[in-house]
Amino acid sequence: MVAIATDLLTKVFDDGTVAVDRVSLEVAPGEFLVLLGPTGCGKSTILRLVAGLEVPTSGHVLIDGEIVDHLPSRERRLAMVFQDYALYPHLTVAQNIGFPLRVRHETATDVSARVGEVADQLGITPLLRKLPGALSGGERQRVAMARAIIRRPLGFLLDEPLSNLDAGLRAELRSDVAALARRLGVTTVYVTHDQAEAMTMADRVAVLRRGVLQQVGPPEQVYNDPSTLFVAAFLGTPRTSLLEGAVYADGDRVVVDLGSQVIELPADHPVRSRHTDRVSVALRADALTLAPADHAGPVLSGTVRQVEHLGHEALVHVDTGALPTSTERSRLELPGPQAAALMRERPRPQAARTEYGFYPAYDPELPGEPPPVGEVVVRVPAVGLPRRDETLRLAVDLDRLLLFDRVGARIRLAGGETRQSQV
Ligand SMILES: Nc1ncnc2c1ncn2[C@@H]1O[C@H](COP(=O)(O)OP(=O)(O)OP(=O)(O)O)[C@@H](O)[C@H]1O
Repeated sequence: MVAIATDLLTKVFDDGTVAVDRVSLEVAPGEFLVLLGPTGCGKSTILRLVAGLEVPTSGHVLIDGEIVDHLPSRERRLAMVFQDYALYPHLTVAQNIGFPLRVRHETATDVSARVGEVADQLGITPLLRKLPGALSGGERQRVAMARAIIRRPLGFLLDEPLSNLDAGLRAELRSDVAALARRLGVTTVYVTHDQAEAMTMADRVAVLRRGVLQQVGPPEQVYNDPSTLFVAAFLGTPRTSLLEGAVYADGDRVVVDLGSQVIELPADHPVRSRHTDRVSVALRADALTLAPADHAGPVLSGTVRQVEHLGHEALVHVDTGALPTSTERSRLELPGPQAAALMRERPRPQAARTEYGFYPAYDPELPGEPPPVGEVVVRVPAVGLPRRDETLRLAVDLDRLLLFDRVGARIRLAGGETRQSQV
């Protein structure tokens, strides 16, 4: 088992695209690390740099603490599996699996013994005489894994290996692939844009955006305690709701002012030190519940726009009258001075809709667009569902109310942090 690491790894392509921007990551021996992010964020490029298929513009790749920048791909002893599997169509499954050994001129007996061994490990012995064309997607995927492990690699680099499969099979193979990597004890870097895949498979998840590493941690930590607005927005099903707000602290009141309404916070809430700060509020469905009539804590109210039936429960989309925050406004991936300049450029609040006068109206940023809808989503049991246009009061779980500053960095509240980490 080896550790795989990158140190300030950067890749700028000839056309000027900064695909990977100073990424430093450490994957412990035997660890299953998932690189997660939207399309084009640089996941595959990082994998290719680690594999030695691309040359870094700057920074290093390390295997077991040794810089391997000078080593050609084949000497890094890392096995890569791509989403298209790249099986040779005219070779049988057995020949495909044994191929990496045959090119190293190992004897036919050795190759055959080892093919039998890995086919057994992956439960594909009955397929050995078939051609890839006669296999299902899941079977092809297993053959590709078998071919990857036959050389006893020190690490696995898997690039969306399940993306060509249907949803049911993906879910099944997810656990197979993770279990296989763990059984073999092979250090694995797994690339996906699918948050469910990342959450179920990973020991740790590394979230990337535009080539910049946003956060690394165990799945539940990254989900519950996101460092950036982008991470909060990217992880969450249904989609995390993002609203514009401003903090107002007045005597014994502390509120987050959303313009259309305020979220009342306890008077001693640590955010009171942020008086007048503009914030982005991230609310996942699990932060909200239907408020009982006698509910005394913080609430959001709004009008039902849509009810999505999911069988045992429903998702209710509620228009709060607030303004949505776009993750595009999270500028954290920009270097410091640029982010600061953007903050200065952003318009001051123009109009006050509440008595507090700090309503962040960004209308100048939205010329000609229809008014955006500040929607939140709440899960409700499938009985007695609310109707469209009905007004709902939603209880806000303060432990799950996530606040971000103007550049999208999490506002970590002294004293409030314990609340977050208990979630
Ligand atoms: N050879 C290349 N020349 C120029 N730009 C490239 C090249 N390869 C990738 N890019 C760009 O680098 C960025 C990162 O690409 P990369 O393939 O690593 O993203 P990704 O996160 O793996 O995306 P996906 O999930 O769609 O595979 C993208 O903007 C892409 O267009």
